[in-house]
Amino acid sequence: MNVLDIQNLHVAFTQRGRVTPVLRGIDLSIEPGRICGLVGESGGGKTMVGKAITGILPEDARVTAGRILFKGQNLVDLADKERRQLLGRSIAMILQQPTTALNPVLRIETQIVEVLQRQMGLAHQAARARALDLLNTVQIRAPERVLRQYPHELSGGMCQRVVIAIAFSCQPALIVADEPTTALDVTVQFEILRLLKILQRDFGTAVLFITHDLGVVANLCDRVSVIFGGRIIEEGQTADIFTAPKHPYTSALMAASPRHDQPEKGLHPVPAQIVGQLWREIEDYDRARSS
Ligand SMILES: Nc1ncnc2c1ncn2[C@@H]1O[C@H](COP(=O)(O)OP(=O)(O)OP(=O)(O)O)[C@@H](O)[C@H]1O
Repeated sequence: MNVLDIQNLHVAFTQRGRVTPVLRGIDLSIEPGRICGLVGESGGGKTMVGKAITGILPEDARVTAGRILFKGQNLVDLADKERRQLLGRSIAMILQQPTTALNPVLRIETQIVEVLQRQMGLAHQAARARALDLLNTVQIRAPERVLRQYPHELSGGMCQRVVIAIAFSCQPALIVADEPTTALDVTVQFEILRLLKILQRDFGTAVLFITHDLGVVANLCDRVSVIFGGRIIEEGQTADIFTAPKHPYTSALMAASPRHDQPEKGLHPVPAQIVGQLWREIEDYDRARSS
């Protein structure tokens, strides 16, 4: 069974009585232990997919149709209490800004130990020992010292390692990682991605990796879904999509991405005709749904 099966997911904002669709019939599946990339330009709806899965949509946004099946259980129908139990324990999230994921006024020790006590039912001593193990696992040197520190005393990369330690602490079946390295220096980005890959393989965790960076997708993901205007434009094995993209938007997105290995190739923005054609199709789709 797939860990995640998103079926025909629609999400819309309602603001001053006006309904604006942002996700339009998303289908997306992830098998156990696989990494699926969700890639696209800014505003395509990547973050909304992650927020819909983890139940943290903005107040004025809601799921208007479709299902989000986590191991067969529809998350859309879950009561808040059940959802909270599932989150953290079975589904974890890693966000772009590690500093916002951590509580600035609590020591790292308190933050990790609390999660382990609440989610895993560990006693304080056992939770502290496990926290040390976890910091070792995410390759933090001097973990005893880090446990005593506050987030502002750590670098961005160190904070993201702590967030990753917390995300993996309950051995979740699924991690939603939304641009987890975008806010970090390039060298740190590489180390964090390497770490994520090692941990997800060792823990057998499925990952939905949200990014605008096709280079990262090529290195990390088993499958990839390309999103535009809240619709999945193309989906497939990463190698197939990179060698033989079927949709002109996917080809254009690749041409628009910086190639670190071939800088001489230069950048070619996604042509306006392709974007215009996609928006016309989306308008037709919205009209057909509302009639
Ligand atoms: N709070 C909000 N109120 C109204 N519209 C919103 C809100 N947040 C996001 N949107 C709209 O939802 C759409 C999808 O946004 P989303 O953040 O999911 O895109 P994204 O692909 O993650 O882009 P980025 O890479 O810039 O984060 C966009 O059109 C955006 O303007």
